[in-house]
Amino acid sequence: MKHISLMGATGSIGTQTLDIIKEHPSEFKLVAMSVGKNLELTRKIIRDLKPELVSVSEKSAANDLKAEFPHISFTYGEEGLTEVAVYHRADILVNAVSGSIGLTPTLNAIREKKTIAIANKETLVTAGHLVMEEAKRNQVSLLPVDSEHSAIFQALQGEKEKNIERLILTASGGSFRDRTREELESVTIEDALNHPNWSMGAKITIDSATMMNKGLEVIEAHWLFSMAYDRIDVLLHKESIIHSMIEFHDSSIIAQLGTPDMRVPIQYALTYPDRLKLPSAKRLNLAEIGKLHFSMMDLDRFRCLKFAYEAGKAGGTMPTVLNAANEAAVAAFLDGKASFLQIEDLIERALSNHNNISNPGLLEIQEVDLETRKYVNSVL
Ligand SMILES: NC(=O)C1=CN([C@@H]2O[C@H](COP(=O)(O)OP(=O)(O)OC[C@H]3O[C@@H](n4cnc5c(N)ncnc54)[C@H](OP(=O)(O)O)[C@@H]3O)[C@@H](O)[C@H]2O)C=CC1
Ligand SMILES: CC(=O)[C@@H](O)[C@H](O)COP(=O)(O)O
Ligand SMILES: [Mn+2]
Repeated sequence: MKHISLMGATGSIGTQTLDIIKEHPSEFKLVAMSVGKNLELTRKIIRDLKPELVSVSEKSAANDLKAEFPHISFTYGEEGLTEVAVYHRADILVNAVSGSIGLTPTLNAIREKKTIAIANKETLVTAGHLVMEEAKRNQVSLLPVDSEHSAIFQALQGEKEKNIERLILTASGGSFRDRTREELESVTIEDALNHPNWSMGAKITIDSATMMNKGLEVIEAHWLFSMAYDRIDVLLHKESIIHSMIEFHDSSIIAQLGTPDMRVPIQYALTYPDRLKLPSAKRLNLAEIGKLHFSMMDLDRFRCLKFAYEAGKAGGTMPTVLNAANEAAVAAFLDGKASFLQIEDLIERALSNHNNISNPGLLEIQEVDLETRKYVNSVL
């Protein structure tokens, strides 16, 4: 029986993690979870799975819930996230919160030697060097949940990292893959939220439409697999059936395939190095699909991907700025305060406004993150 603490339990990855826990009650037990503001779903999860510790965003919500569920411990705010991350009865932390708010709890969980199943890519983008150093120092495993990184991790089993020629991340192209840049001038929030293959949270769905999601994933792959940026390629593959590939020195390519279903990589991270059945997953029928499509990525069409390669290669605090500017710009778009194309303009301005700091510590990262958000909001 593995005991799980889950950050972001009410979100897309969070609820699918709960599905896996419910599907295998003799394998997994939810002991702690964090949520944000969705209290209705929180109440339902508490009734279904009876976690011992729950963190919510607001103090008043924690007090209300305590009155309803007196046998459960409640906490709140950013400290609450860390309390969930380091909960003493948990073996594995599933980090499925959205945004760089996941960084401090992740570092604390690593120090407490928790195995981390990481979906929260912003944490690795904003401070990948700190997370990887801390994981190495504490001999803690970071198990990828993001579908592309899980695919690479699965394809790597039994192989040696030294034999990798390059990583090939696949990209669906997102909601606007068939539109010209001119057509992007008038797109709406609803259009952008309509991802062709995946049902995900709002922020990552917008990232997928701007191609920033793939940019964040390139940086995530750099850290998870210690791979130089010029050996990480992105390939447009609109069906999202091949989740990513590794090309080895001898020219052989190993890919991982499956229907687009995040429960598969989530479950793999929870069962690694073993596997369990997942009867509710739709099996891949390639004969039914018939054809798969691939094309080169156009970095002028998808400027956010170019910014991410540049920020990743520059290192220091540039990826922190990239991530924070993107979080602020996407929030403004979802709030109706910025247009779709303004997202990339705001990120470009924040990057060129920043004086890079090399090898930043946690305090410098946090300061740059905050300053960048303020800068984007002041430009808006
Ligand atoms: N969805 C997917 O298929 C994939 C997601 N990912 C990554 O996984 C992470 C989660 O994505 P996804 O599940 O889609 O996101 P969602 O927006 O669906 O869920 C986010 C979760 O985090 C909580 N949350 C948000 N902000 C805060 C905050 N300030 N304090 C505390 N809790 C907060 C939300 O709580 P509440 O709703 O209660 O307010 C919710 O539980 C992201 O980093 C994303 O990039 C990676 C691959 C695939
Ligand atoms: C499911 C998942 O891992 C997402 O990150 C997905 O990759 C989004 O798809 P695209 O960014 O390729 O559109
Ligand atoms: Mn992904």
